Amino acid sequence: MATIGELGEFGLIERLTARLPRGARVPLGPGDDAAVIAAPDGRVVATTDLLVEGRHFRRDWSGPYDIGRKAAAQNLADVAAMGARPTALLVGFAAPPDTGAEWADGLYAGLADECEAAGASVAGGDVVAAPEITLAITALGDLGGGAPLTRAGARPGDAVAVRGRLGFASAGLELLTAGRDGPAEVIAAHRRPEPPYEAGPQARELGATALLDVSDGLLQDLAHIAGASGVRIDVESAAVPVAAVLGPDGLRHALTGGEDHAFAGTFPAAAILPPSWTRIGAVARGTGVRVDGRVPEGGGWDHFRM
Ligand SMILES: Nc1ncnc2c1ncn2[C@@H]1O[C@H](COP(=O)(O)OP(=O)(O)O)[C@@H](O)[C@H]1O
Ligand SMILES: Cc1ncc(C[n+]2csc(CCOP(=O)(O)OP(=O)(O)O)c2C)c(N)n1
Ligand SMILES: [Mg+2]
Ligand SMILES: [Mg+2]
Ligand SMILES: [Mg+2]
Repeated sequence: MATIGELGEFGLIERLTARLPRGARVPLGPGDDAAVIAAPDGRVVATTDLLVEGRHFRRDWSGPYDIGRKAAAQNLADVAAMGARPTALLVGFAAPPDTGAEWADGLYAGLADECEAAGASVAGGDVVAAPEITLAITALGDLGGGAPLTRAGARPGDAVAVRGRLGFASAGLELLTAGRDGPAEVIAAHRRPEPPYEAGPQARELGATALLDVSDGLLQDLAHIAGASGVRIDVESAAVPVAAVLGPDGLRHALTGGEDHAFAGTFPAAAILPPSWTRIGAVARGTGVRVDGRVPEGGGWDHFRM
């Protein structure tokens, strides 16, 4: 079995890109100095997230396919969180030369499948040798002529609602960290988030005033909406969906765990939300986030404070 070092830079690129499906939104994909992405809206949503081995994933916890799915999902969810539809990914891939070519194949199969789930494709990237695996991914998206859903539009009186899983990836990470066995569903959620991408454009149609994806923890991420909008967000803990499979610490996982890439937004109080959205609180005058009237103790991911 070949390593990527044996394939060489251009052999690796050829191998990885030959297997990528051709994207409908990408008239010119990998192979030239740059890709060309269709932008019918005239504006492009652009976002980038880095994933570093040991920080975002471990190769002894996750296989290459799931790491690819997760890396794509983390970026595609940010596009959806603007109320947009993802169109393309650009993938910076750094890896040690002794990485198996099949590992890289698995990674790219995961990237391609997650893109497909979101309506996007891999349009290009870069490969370099490095001591650890790092993925630097840029995702692009299309607003379809609508206004971007920012973090800054929440108004006092709005309802706060979420769509997607909360606390699953966090509960899974805790089990893996402790070396304990637990529900397969929860461990799988750490390895492979399943963001409901449709929630982005849907939230815009429902009249959302602000939206984001929950990457670092629900309360910490809601605080970004509160800060950007100049409002206070009041969360009612009893209304937060806590799956029984999360165990006795389910509420903590749901409030402070990240990486499920659920969507949290604010909507006019009178908005009629479909059952996929759960109301968990309301927007008020003031600052910060409160849970059941109290300032929460913290929790949530900070890369430089772990
Ligand atoms: N190194 C950087 N240079 C410029 N902008 C950055 C940098 N890091 C983060 N940002 C910007 O700060 C904002 C918040 O980043 P982040 O918390 O990572 O958002 P998210 O959780 O949605 O990925 C984003 O708009 C991002 O583009
Ligand atoms: C090995 C490992 N340790 C810890 C974590 C937990 N973790 C890493 S990054 C992160 C937060 C989300 O990632 P970030 O880079 O902050 O993405 P962004 O908020 O920019 O979307 C969490 C909860 C993990 N996924 N894997
Ligand atoms: Mg980010
Ligand atoms: Mg985000
Ligand atoms: Mg973060």
